[in-house]
Order: sequence, then structure tokens, then C-alpha cells
Amino acid sequence: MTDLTGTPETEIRKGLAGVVADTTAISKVNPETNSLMYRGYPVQELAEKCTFEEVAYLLWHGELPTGEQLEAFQNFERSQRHLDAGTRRVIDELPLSAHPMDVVRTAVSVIGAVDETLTDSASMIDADLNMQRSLTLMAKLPAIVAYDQRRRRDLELVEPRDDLSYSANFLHMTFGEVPDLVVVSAFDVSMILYAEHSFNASTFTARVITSTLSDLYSAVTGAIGALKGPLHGGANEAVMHVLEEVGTADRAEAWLETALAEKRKIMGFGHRVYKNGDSRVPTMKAALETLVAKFDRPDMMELYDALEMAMTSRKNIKPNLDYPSGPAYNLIGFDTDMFTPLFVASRVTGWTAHIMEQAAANALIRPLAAYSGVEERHIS
Ligand SMILES: CC(=O)SCCNC(=O)CCNC(=O)[C@H](O)C(C)(C)COP(=O)(O)OP(=O)(O)OC[C@H]1O[C@@H](n2cnc3c(N)ncnc32)[C@H](O)[C@@H]1OP(=O)(O)O
Ligand SMILES: O=C([O-])CC(=O)C(=O)O
Repeated sequence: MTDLTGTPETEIRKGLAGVVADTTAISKVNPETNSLMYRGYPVQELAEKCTFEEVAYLLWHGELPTGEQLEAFQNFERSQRHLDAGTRRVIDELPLSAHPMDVVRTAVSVIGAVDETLTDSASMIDADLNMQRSLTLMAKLPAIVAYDQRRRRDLELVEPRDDLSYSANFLHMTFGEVPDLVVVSAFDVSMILYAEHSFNASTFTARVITSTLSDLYSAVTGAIGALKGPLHGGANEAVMHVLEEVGTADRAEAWLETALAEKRKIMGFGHRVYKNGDSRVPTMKAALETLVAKFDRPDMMELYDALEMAMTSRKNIKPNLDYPSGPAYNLIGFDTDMFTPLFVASRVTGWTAHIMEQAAANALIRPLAAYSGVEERHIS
């Protein structure tokens, strides 16, 4: 509502905090019960009983796949896993000083630019084409992330294997071998937990871009830009820097005291919606514990617990999903600046589900602003 001068009468909610912008049938975040459901299924149950491929299917189609549907889905995903020459050439042109999030954002942009099905405005939002584009992006992102990780280590590209699951192949393409099942499972759990989280900042960005009837790749590219920031997905990388800065468990309290005195935000803690703990953390922490046992790194868990305890007793602010994911990706063997691209590889499923939902019942997203500049004046 506005008054006659066009000034909004309603209260301004900085950061849109608490504002309900639309409906969604994709996931439900409930801070009261600390729960998260994808299409009605509790995320913990999906992490325990499903693969990332099944969860991607669920997010896009609204139901878990039958055996036949899963087979067709996997066959297509496995057929799209290679990194095509054009995208590889563009990645090769990028300096190693470029952040891996800039590389992944550029690669998605290139894939969009060469998609010959984008012929006119109708094809940009065609539902069947968008479904196919979503699955293709999901299939190609591991190749992009793995190749970028390898080129930073001066290693050759590893070709995909079509006899492996999504997560086993992702790790194979990154490290040149299929790791132990414990590692593949922990990684798969992280992909499932990162896949979707309602109207978070990057998803909302994707929906805003889609609402102009722009194409899916533009929306995903914009979402990657939003995810890069340390208040959102960039926090999983930042968590690792924090843990390295703290060093050892016995230093956690003193480190935190100084950081808070300097008014620093502690990465991996706090959340806009959950104020009493992130629903995904217990499941990801359990996955981290399996990695800690596998790699015999009790020091990592001691440090993790010590900082969490210090933050709880000092500020009563709980960890979010990025807190256990950061050290998990470190133990798996990824470089720290590759952590947020891993989040992209997973969240592309949620983003594209929202892009398709937005396109199916679209309204241009365009809020109002209350003008706070100088009063009308004239050039004398
Ligand atoms: C997957 C994800 O994207 S999860 C989020 C990942 N991001 C991070 O981990 C970054 C660190 N966390 C934060 O910066 C914040 O908690 C956010 C951005 C995630 C949420 O922020 P908001 O909902 O805006 O919370 P808000 O800023 O209102 O916090 C309330 C109070 O808690 C404090 N607070 C919140 N999080 C933190 C933190 N991580 N460290 C220190 N203080 C914090 C705020 O400073 C504020 O204190 P004040 O009332 O004295 O000013
Ligand atoms: O919901 C949010 O604001 C951030 C988050 O946890 C996510 O995107 O997974």
C-alpha cells in the first residue's frame, strides 16, 4: 500500500526479514520444530535412505522416482557428465587467481550461451526444456568443479565414469580414484543437505531473475553470485579459515573472546530463519564424525566442539550447515576455496526447481522502496 505521494505506508523490513514473498511446494523450513522437509519428506530421512540423484528427482518432480524412472534419470545424467571442449577452453583462459566460484559462474554462463535450444522468448521458459537443462547442469557441474580443482594442482582432467553414482564419480573426477564408501556416503549426505532451503538469498535471486522471463542459465548464474558471499554459501569456506585461525581446541575460548570484541561475525554460526539450531547440522555432524574416524583426526572434532561450546555459552548462537560441511570437505581432500562450488553443485537442483516453479505461476518480482534522499530541488 502507498500513500498519494507513492511512499509505502507499511513497515520496512530490512533484509526482507520475516516477509512472506510467495508460496512454494518444494520445501518447508520450520524453525519452531527445527525441521526441514523436501516435498514433505524430512531431510534426515532422505539423507539416510536416498541418494542425491533420487533427491534431485524428488525436488524436480515432486515424488521419489520408481525404479524405472530412476534408471532413465540416471542414464541421462551419466550421459551428460563430460566437460565439453568449449567450456574447458574458457576455463583454461581464466587465471588461477580467479576464485573457483567465479570459474563455476563463468562455466554455467558459457553452457547457457551455447545452448541452441534457447531460440526465442518462449524457449527460454519452456518447461520441458528447463527440466532437461536442469538435469544437464546437475550432471556437468561435478566435471567443472573437479577440473578446476585439478588444474589448480597442475593435474590433468579425469574423464567421468558412467558406472558410478553421482557422488562416487564426482570424487573420482576430482581425485583420480574412487574413495572409500565412508567418504562417498558423507559426501552424498552433504549434497542432499545442501540441495534446497526455500527462499534463501541465492534461490530468491534465481526467482527474481526468472520473474522477468529470463532464461534458466541467467538465473543460475545470478544465484551463484549470491551464494558466493560469506553471509550465505561462502561461509563454508570461511569456516575452514576460522578453524585454521583458532588452531587447537584449547585456544577456542580466548580466540572467540577476541573475535567478538573486534565485532567479527563468526562464520558458520547463526541463521536468518533458525534461531535455535539448523535442522541439518546433526545429520552433517554425524557424517563429519565418520570422516574424523576414517582419517583418524580427533583433533578436528575437538576443535569443532570447543568452538561450538564457546559460541553457545558466550552468545547462544548455534552452528549452521556450513559449520560441519567445511571441515568435512577439508578431510575429504578439497582445497578450501573449492567448498562453495561444491555447494553450487548441490544447490543447482533446488535453484532449478524454484526457477521452474516461479515460471509456472509467474509474477514479476518488483518491491517498492521508501525514498530517503533529498527533497525535490531544481537546477538554478
Ligand atoms: C547455508 C547458509 O547460507 S547458512 C548462513 C551462513 N552464514 C554464516 O555462517 C555467516 C555468519 N552468520 C551471520 O552473519 C548471520 O548469522 C546471518 C547473516 C547468517 C543471519 O543474520 P541475521 O538473521 O541478519 O541475524 P542478525 O544479524 O539479526 O543477528 C542477530 C544478532 O546475533 C548476532 N550474530 C548473528 N550471527 C552471528 C555470528 N555468526 N557471529 C557473531 N554474532 C552473530 C548479530 O550480530 C546480532 O547481534 P546484535 O543484535 O547485537 O546486533
Ligand atoms: O536459508 C538460508 O537463508 C540460508 C541457508 O541455510 C541455505 O540456503 O541453505
